[in-house]
Amino acid sequence: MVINTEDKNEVQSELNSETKTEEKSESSTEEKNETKDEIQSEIKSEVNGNDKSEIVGNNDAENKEEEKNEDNTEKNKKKKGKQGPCGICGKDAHQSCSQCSSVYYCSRDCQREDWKIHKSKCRPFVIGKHKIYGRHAVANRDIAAGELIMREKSIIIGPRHRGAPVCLGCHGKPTPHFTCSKCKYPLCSPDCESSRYHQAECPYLEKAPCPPISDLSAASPAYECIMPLRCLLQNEPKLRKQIDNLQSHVEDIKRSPLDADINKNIIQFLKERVGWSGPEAEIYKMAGVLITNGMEMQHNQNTVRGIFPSAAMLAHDCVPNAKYYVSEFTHDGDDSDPTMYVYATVPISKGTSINFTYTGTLYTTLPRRQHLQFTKFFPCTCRRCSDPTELGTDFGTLVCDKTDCKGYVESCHPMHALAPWRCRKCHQDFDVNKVKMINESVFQELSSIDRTTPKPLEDFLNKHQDLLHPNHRFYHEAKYGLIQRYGNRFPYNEINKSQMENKIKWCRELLKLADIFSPGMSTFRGDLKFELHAALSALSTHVRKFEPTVIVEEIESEAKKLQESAREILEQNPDNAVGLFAKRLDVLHSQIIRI
Ligand SMILES: C[S@@+](CC[C@H](N)C(=O)[O-])C[C@H]1O[C@@H](n2cnc3c(N)ncnc32)[C@H](O)[C@@H]1O
Repeated sequence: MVINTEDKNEVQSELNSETKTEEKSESSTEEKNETKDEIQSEIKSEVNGNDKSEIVGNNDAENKEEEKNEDNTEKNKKKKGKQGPCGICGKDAHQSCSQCSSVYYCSRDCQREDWKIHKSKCRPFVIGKHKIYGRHAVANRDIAAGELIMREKSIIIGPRHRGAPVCLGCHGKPTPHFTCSKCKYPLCSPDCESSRYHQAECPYLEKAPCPPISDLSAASPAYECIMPLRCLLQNEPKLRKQIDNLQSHVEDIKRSPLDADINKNIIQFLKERVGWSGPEAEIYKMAGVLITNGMEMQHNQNTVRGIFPSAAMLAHDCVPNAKYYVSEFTHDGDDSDPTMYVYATVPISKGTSINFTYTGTLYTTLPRRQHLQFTKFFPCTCRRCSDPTELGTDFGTLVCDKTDCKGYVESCHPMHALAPWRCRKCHQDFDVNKVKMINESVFQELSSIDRTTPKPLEDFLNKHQDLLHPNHRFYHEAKYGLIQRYGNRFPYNEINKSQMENKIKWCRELLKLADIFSPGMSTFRGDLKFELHAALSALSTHVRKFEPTVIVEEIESEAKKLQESAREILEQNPDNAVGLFAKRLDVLHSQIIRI
């Protein structure tokens, strides 16, 4: 699950998570999650046993939670449901833990006695085995939209596979002035030489010291071996078992274009230069575990990669029902390992697979499936991927080039990468390579647009009508680029009324799209709601000043509601809860008072 959280300004880059992602009309948060999966009968209660992960809501208000569980257990008693042996004394018991339903108690006393042990295993999901996804997290009770599903610390972090240099001590930005006195890898300060992250690997890296790196912002192959080496050196038995237990896709990697790079910069480097004497298969396994399960995140103002073994059990879906945040800052004061929070974005009913997206929510089907196949080695078969219209959005639909036709062109079989595309009106077929060429050329054009002024992106919206459906991804991408820039790089006191109105219109359009691709309490919806509220606030201020007879109360009331709704979503990110949301509001107000 390498989910790119790097560039919040590019639509493709998150809208997963989040950057990990949402927009449906207000009512959509209540939307029922329809993607109930068929689950094979074998449901194992636990795969990872990650000590570091905690059940939702149990840590801070432990006693409160205990009381709540007890109350619910009392309710369960009345229901007379299933029964089983009491988890403490073995007597027949009719009450189960209200959070996870996986353990029975005959009395409050027994539940209380078990809580200290059970709390670390108590979660609203179990690990099941799916005939397509393999192991995956399955809700073991109904989960409400917005509920925290899990919180866990990474068990390993370090540089990205093909990233720029990071300090091997704290993972911040290294400086040209400090390198480790032994292995010569860049650090940010001499203190980092003895950091707990770097200590074990340094004697190995010393055998093949890092060559001087002139450009600390460019990707360097010298970093590709670091994370596999850190995994190999993990000798704390529980953590090592968790790593070994993860899927690695080694055979797929060996057949993939990634193999040449892995062979050279990881396998051969560790064996021949660093002198790693363990079996080659073990190195491959670690490289594969990292590719299959590694998650990218911001840490110490850098992008790094880490493994969260419980979150690694979440399957992918192109319309996810959960999101995650990795807090960049330490909130619980214990250590500097990043913490991941996984939240339900929509109601998830018992028995449903809990999933997030491993790719860009705003990629179209061809690149989305290609990306998943290339990086995670599976062909996605979700309902969005199997629908040529992408759930009625026409997000990847093109326009027929036959004279006077102007019909819309979609794939005949979206799950076959080589299938032809066909015009709905004249039924002419298009070779998929032609489709790819059109996409590639418009993509290149859009990517290279100068974004330092609004005009080039605004102009793009009036181009290519003869090629792209009006709801095509590229138009949404350009609109999202402008949404993010109006009120930021181009402050509200410097844009005109019609630009504010356009931002409002595009926010509403994107919210409709997000209702479909990223519904509920996704970060994408939270961001769009914030931007819509900001543009409405700017517009009402503008109107009050220049057209004082016009009534703006309705606009202001909508803006207020949107702000609260955005806050509810975005403050789930612990980094926002410590004040980033408030800072965003401050920036907005500082612009509005200058209108
Ligand atoms: C991070 S792992 C998830 C856990 C994994 N299923 C296991 O058994 O360890 C990612 C891998 O799960 C599988 N997977 C996840 N979501 C999938 C999906 N929607 N369709 C098919 N395979 C999926 C793929 O093999 C993918 O490379």
